[in-house]
Amino acid sequence: MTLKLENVSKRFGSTIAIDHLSIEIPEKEMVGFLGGNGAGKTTTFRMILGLLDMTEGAITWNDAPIGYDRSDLIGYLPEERGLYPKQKVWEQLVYLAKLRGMNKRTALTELEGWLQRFDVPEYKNKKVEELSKGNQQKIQFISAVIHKPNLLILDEPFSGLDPINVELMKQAVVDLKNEGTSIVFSSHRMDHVEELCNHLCILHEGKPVVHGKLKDIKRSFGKKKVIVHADFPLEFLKQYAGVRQYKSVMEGCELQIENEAVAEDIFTDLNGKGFVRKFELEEPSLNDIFIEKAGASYE
Ligand SMILES: Nc1ncnc2c1ncn2[C@@H]1O[C@H](COP(=O)(O)OP(=O)(O)OP(=O)(O)O)[C@@H](O)[C@H]1O
Repeated sequence: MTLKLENVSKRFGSTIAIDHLSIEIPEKEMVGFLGGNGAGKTTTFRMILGLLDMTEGAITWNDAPIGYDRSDLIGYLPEERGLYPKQKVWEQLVYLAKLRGMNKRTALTELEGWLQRFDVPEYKNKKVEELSKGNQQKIQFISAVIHKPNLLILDEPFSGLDPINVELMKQAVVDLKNEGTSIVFSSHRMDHVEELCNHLCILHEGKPVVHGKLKDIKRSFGKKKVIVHADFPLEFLKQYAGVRQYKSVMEGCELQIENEAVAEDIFTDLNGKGFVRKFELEEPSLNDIFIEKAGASYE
């Protein structure tokens, strides 16, 4: 069960919102979908959902076209949440579940299971407007997953939640993935993406600038951050060939280097200058990769 986007492009007049995007999301995989403001994430989601026609390319689920008529297959948690404030939680969720082909009894059983899981069984008979924003979000999440979709699109699923509820919802997402759901996960929180996703796609101005397994992406990016703690001045490293950036820290410095070979040279040159308490070549963080590939930071 695979979602495939092949050479998908979307133009709005003269604006190219998506430029030849190809990604594949197999079952039991969660793909982190990243990009700065206006990179094209929502446009991509709307095309997968069939709410927006693509200009060219193909989007398929198990090699068959996917779209609006397959809403039973897809769950979507949009960034702009939208529940009816005056309606009771159960009325609203049963209504939405029915639109996706469920009957009332199964929908109620599923709903009760989810409310138990989120530790809020008493919300079933409350109106949405009576719930806090974070708790409304739990209800919206349930509305995206109640029909057990094969493909789940989550746009900033944890925003507005307190740390305990973030953990609760993270676990729910991981369980859905392990049960076989393919998940597209968009977030500005790099730590969440790094923790949950083993695949990654970074969009920049509509183009996929990074795409693949997180492990492979990190390996090919190389280690470009060096931390040195020493009992002697390290300022000479500011002018060192291959050092892109020098940052002074309490016990020494942090360096951005061009490639791993520069770290080897520095290590050799530090020898004999005094006591080096720490020398570390760090794995790149997702934020480092994002800055290099998309030219900006989320943090
Ligand atoms: N209906 C539309 N008409 C014209 N241009 C549009 C339309 N929808 C999106 N765009 C343009 O397409 C580009 C991608 O927008 P999109 O909303 O997909 O970005 P995004 O990655 O979701 O951004 P954000 O993180 O800010 O939500 C932007 O340049 C945007 O202005």
